[in-house]
Amino acid sequence: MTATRGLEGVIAANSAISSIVDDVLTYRGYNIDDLADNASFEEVVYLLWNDKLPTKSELDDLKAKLAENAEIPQEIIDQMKSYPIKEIHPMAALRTSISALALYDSEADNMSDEANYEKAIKIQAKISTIVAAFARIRNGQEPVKPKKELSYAANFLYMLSGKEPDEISETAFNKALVLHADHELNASTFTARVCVATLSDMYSGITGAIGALKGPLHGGANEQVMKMLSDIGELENIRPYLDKAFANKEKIMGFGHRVYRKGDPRAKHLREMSKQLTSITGESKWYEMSLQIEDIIKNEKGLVPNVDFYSASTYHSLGIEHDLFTPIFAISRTSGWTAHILEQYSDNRLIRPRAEYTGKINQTYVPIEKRN
Ligand SMILES: CC(=O)SCCNC(=O)CCNC(=O)[C@H](O)C(C)(C)COP(=O)(O)OP(=O)(O)OC[C@H]1O[C@@H](n2cnc3c(N)ncnc32)[C@H](O)[C@@H]1OP(=O)(O)O
Ligand SMILES: O=C([O-])CC(=O)C(=O)O
Repeated sequence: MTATRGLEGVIAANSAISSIVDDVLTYRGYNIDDLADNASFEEVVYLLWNDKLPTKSELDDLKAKLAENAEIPQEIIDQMKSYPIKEIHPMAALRTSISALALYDSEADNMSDEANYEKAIKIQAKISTIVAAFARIRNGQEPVKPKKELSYAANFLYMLSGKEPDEISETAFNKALVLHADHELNASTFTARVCVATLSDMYSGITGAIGALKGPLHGGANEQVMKMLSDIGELENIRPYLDKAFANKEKIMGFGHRVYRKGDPRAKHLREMSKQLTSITGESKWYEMSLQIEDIIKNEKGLVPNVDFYSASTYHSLGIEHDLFTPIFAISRTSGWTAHILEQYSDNRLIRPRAEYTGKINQTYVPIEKRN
């Protein structure tokens, strides 16, 4: 047996949820371009969970259930207030709060199909409320209760700022949620599947997935992209900044991908949104800088942007604090994580690969007083 570093190219599961073939991404057979241009996030959630687009009444029913379940227990809010709020990253807070949510769900360990589907609804409904509540509490504001009549996208922006978003912001945010919803066997989804394949509960799987998404090689890259843009500051600083990064062999956040070669099909939608939104806010420089960076990295390193690159300037233009970018990714990806968890449960086998042992052999125990 030989190990493949990072499991590159290894097929580790059968899945009928999303596919990446020749740089084309589909959810349940629907091209991401089609969904990004036409679908609401709620429709995509339904699609991922049910393997079909909803009828009008099925969609209304899902929207009603998401709205009914959007409030979070007061205990979760009180607990957040007790976190060392100024020092912690919102992804750490989210990881803890999602785990804590299980304590207030009497069905957390009910493993029936119905109970697990209901849990997917509950977690999807509550995760955006948790992220928004944390963001407000750390800024000394009271959480805003969800509004039932708003779309999922509009409701999150409303809970964050206390103001209902304009149509352009709602449409852009909805599209961002659609684009991030699922992505085959990425690191966080794999984490979720490994966790629940022990027949552990859905909250454990999502908690683990949030931990995996947090890292800068995965979902954490979007926040790092905005840090890079802010550090560069102006167009004329791009060249010296990148020269230094190249000389130090630093990774440029938001570029490269394990699976895509020619390009990430989600990036063009986010590029377009970044262009539109930065021009509305009068801060086109973030888009112009991103374009120039893309050009240089492509020509000199042969790398193209992934989903995280243009989502940074897109979210910035929506007035979202930079360390909330990855929690927003988690909000969207919860739809994919839960779909994969349901799929894993439906045909479960423990995931337990082997390691090739590379350590010492034939060691003899030495009593402690004789060791040096
Ligand atoms: C939602 C998502 O998770 S999308 C990915 C988000 N992550 C990032 O944007 C972080 C930056 N990108 C990366 O670190 C990588 O491209 C990853 C993690 C996405 C993919 O990693 P892997 O498939 O393991 O590729 P690996 O890191 O081995 O890179 C292959 C080569 O390309 C180089 N490379 C890859 N990405 C980058 C980058 N962003 N900047 C500079 N060089 C890079 C590596 O240094 C390596 O070069 P070498 O062969 O000379 O050592
Ligand atoms: O698939 C991956 O490795 C990372 C990614 O783009 C995602 O999770 O959206």
